[in-house]
Amino acid sequence: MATAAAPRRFCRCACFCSENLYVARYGLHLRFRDEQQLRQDYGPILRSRGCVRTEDFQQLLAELEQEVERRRRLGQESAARKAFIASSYRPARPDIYTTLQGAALAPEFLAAVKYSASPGADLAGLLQWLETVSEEKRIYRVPVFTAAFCQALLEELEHFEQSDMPKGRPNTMNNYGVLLHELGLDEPLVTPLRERFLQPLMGLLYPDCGGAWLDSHRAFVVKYAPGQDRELGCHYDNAELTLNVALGKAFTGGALYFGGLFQAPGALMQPLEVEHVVGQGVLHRGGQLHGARALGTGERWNLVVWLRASAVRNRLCPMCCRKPDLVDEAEGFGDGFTREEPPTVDVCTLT
Ligand SMILES: O=C(O)CCC(=O)C(=O)O
Ligand SMILES: [Fe+2]
Repeated sequence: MATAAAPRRFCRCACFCSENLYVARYGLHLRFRDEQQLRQDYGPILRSRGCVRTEDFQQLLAELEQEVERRRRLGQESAARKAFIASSYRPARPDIYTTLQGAALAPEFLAAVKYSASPGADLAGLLQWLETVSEEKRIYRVPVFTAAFCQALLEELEHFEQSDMPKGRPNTMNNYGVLLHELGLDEPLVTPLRERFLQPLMGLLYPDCGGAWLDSHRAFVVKYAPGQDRELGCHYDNAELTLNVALGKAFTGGALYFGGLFQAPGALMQPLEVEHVVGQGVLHRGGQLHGARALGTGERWNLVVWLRASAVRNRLCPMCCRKPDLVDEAEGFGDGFTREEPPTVDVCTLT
């Protein structure tokens, strides 16, 4: 009798609970172990950014301790939210939850994917089908979804937002938005998008970043609106590659800006501004420093898919830049690490 293969186990790196803790009011990502280490590593820069009084420091300390605790519980709490939503939430647009079909995708995107999967396809040929935003930074743009699909997805996301369902934050920098796996959209939407459509494209665009070896993702929608989040601080993603699609609504401002790779000296000199175009996706390397300018008017909703290749990240965690210290995740994709021996991929180099 045939037995079903056990689902793959994914892991996080232990650094998730001690590194890259974002403190918006000081515009800093901090490493945190204890009070003494915090004072030692960041005392002067914190003072220069306004953390001057004893109360300021004590407040920061309490916030960091709370954030570490939140991160420790995150996997379990997210799984609980997902289960609750699956049993209690009634979608406004059930059509979004059926397996992704080509009809939801922009013809330009389908053509680029079709070319990428054809025999003899190469990078030069693929670039005929995409807009090159920056050759040097390897940033590209392509329409991804049809206008009708963007509209339907927005309707669903807004309906969820207005519901009384429990909601997780996309990350420490975005306080509004939705985690797609909690909503049950990984299986019908994001996994097929990654496996059937993005992988052939990314394999040609970024072979050195694991583009052909993508095996997990983290997908979320970020929302910017007056009185809510308006801008996004400079960061790099916990991903080998990122797709960022502007879903709508109507807005001004909010452009992306890109510096160099985060390991490079002077990485934020002369950033490149990239305007969002509704319906279109921007493709970039996760390690490329970037952020989003302040929203002017309107509301901006963007789908961000962090694409991960365990073959690359198992060797070096992009967040702590060390060999990952693996912690098993009970379910889901964790942070995309696995305990398997990775195949050989020539990994990203500084360019
Ligand atoms: O559009 C946004 O605000 C998110 C941008 C971002 O961080 C990304 O593309 O990775
Ligand atoms: Fe990002």
